[in-house]
Amino acid sequence: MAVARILFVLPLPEPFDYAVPEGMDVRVGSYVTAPLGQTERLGVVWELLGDEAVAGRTLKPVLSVYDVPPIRDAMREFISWGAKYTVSHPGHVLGMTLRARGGLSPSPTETVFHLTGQVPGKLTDARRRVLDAAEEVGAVNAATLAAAAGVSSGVVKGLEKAGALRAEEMAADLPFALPQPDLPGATLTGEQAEAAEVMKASMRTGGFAAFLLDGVTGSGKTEVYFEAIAEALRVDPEAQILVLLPEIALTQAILSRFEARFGAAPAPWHSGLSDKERRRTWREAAHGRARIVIGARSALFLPYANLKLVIVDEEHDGSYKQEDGVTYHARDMAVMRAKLEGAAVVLASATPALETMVNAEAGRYTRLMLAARPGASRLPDVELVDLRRAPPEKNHWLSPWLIQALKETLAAGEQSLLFLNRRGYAPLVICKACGERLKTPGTENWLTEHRYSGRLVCHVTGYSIPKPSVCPACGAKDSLMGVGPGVERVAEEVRVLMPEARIEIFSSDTAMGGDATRGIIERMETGDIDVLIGTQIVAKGHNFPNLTLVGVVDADSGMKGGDLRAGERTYQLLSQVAGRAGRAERPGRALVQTYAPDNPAMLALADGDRDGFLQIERDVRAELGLPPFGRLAAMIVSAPSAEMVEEACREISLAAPNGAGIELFGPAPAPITVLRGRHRRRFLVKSPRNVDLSAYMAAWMARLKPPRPVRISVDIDPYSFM
Ligand SMILES: Nc1ncnc2c1ncn2[C@@H]1O[C@H](COP(=O)(O)OP(=O)(O)OP(=O)(O)O)[C@@H](O)[C@H]1O
Ligand SMILES: [Zn+2]
Repeated sequence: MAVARILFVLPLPEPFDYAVPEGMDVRVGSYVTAPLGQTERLGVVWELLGDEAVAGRTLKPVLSVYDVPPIRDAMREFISWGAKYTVSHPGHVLGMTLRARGGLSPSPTETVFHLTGQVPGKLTDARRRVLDAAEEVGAVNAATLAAAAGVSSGVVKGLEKAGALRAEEMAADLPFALPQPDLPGATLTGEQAEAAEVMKASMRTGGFAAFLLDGVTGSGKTEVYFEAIAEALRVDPEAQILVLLPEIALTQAILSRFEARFGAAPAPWHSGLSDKERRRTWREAAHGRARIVIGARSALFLPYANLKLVIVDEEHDGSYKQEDGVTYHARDMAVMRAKLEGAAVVLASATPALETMVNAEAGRYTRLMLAARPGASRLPDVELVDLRRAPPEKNHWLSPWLIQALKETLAAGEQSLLFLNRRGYAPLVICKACGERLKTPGTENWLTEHRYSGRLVCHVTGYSIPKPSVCPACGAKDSLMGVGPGVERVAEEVRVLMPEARIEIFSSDTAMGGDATRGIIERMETGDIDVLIGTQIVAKGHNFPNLTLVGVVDADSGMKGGDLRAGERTYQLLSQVAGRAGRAERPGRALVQTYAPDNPAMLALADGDRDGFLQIERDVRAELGLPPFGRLAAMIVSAPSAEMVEEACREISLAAPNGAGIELFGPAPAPITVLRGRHRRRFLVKSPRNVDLSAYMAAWMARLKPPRPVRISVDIDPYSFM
């Protein structure tokens, strides 16, 4: 009788041993259930030992095995490595790969209805509508068909009795259509073809390879990696390809582009999926039947059966960093996963992260360059608007130069985009009578005024109240005043300046849900919007041919807060936004409003000198020993009260191990000092590159026995800090 070491989806330090009953087909990597305590738990066989391992022990038996291909060795290694690297329990990381348990079982079936072609004797209006709907939507279940026809499901049943519809049992989750690599793609330009050829050659050779696809905005990076995907499928028709995108860029537009190129919609994976869609993608990926999966960062943890290529689009994007629970950076993890799977990985960006550039320069990634936009399209001219010299009027936010440009663009019948990364009307509300700044109770977070909904909202915690009519501090009436601009306020300003313009706001408040978003994108495409005012949701992935002016309302807003990547991130975001302009025949321009026109990030934007800017950033970080030239880790401590968290921090400080080259800072208040009622502090640890900082943090954690309400978590290579 063999022994299975089972890793459970629980925060346990190691696997447990179980007996494999005779005749049960259990392999390394099998998904199984086994008894743990009083319950039956899901786990994965991490190791199989021979009969001798039983050696007189009484072991509980494995209860059942799922009919899903076992997790591959590469994936098990990935989980183990990921747990070590992020200083988490392997069971916790395993749990991240099992976010759709319904996918472990075959698809449930449902009854669907087909037209028989027979016309029922009695053809009421309701019946006719159902038959018309069935013609249009095809074979679906009774509820869906009835909803499509706007009748009760009784009508559908009646038509079945009358012989006009025929019932059939079918899988509820259908497989994904197979992509066809040989449909025609774009005719590539010389430099595009060259870049594509290097990646295609690598697909033919097979094995691990890493590429940086470094191309200016609109240079055709997507078209180029399409060719790498097509080649992967030609070489191995069962190859699986993972395309990672920042969640915000996962729009219908990009899905449609995949569908147009490969004749089949890719399998999606993101936070907006229903349970049914989620289990379908999980199951099809695990069985190797979903060939192209396009998803947000967590798609990296799907159990692919035959992964050959991973694309990380917009690889510099900050949203690849997962900040909750197991903190990881999906770009770095994607490279590791590809290495373990023997697959190729392509990091694509117009503004690669400094880390990635350094890796490319060190020869760890092959750099492929796209310097130009294809055809007549060229990069927009970027001009800085020095707000010290051309300030807006009091309580206004647009400088005369930008207003002039907006009016010219409107007169030319072209579109403008105003970018301001602040939702709502005003980011701060103060009382004119007593000076009170309205905050979320128990925190230092300001409340943002939203006129659209009439509420004050905390963008950190989600706390929200209707806007009060009296000041909560002094009781003065009508004394509350919004300070500073949000997109709603800028829209108000533009409406007054250009009453004839058609203006819309594009932010997560106005475009919740796919329909509203699609509506705005369509109206931009059809020219029904003259001025679009948006948050970072507009920055990525959109192609609006008639958009020729981009105005950045407050280029300095992202520079505050002492974050080591603030300059880099500002540069990336603003060049991304500017890159929305002039994507078709008409040339575009971008006006960037700033009070700091001498800041290196602003100068580089104006000169289009990305590499010069990165060089400056690089020198600063090398000098200070910051990533990627040194390592950072954070330890975040939280507790229900400030006293308790401070007491815990004293103990934690004392327990910190000594290590060569290790520098310890803190405890300091975490960037979000109070979150969901918990007070937070953080330690920051810095080490030289050659130190295994994960191991150091794990050793430190192992010495800590905090009292129950205190929580401690580790963030390797943190991205947000004071
Ligand atoms: N060789 C080509 N022939 C015709 N059209 C092309 C070609 N290359 C790119 N395009 C078109 O140019 C536009 C920009 O291309 P694409 O979206 O691939 O660029 P990108 O570099 O991925 O852009 P971004 O930096 O905004 O992500 C798209 O509409 C695309 O279809
Ligand atoms: Zn007051």
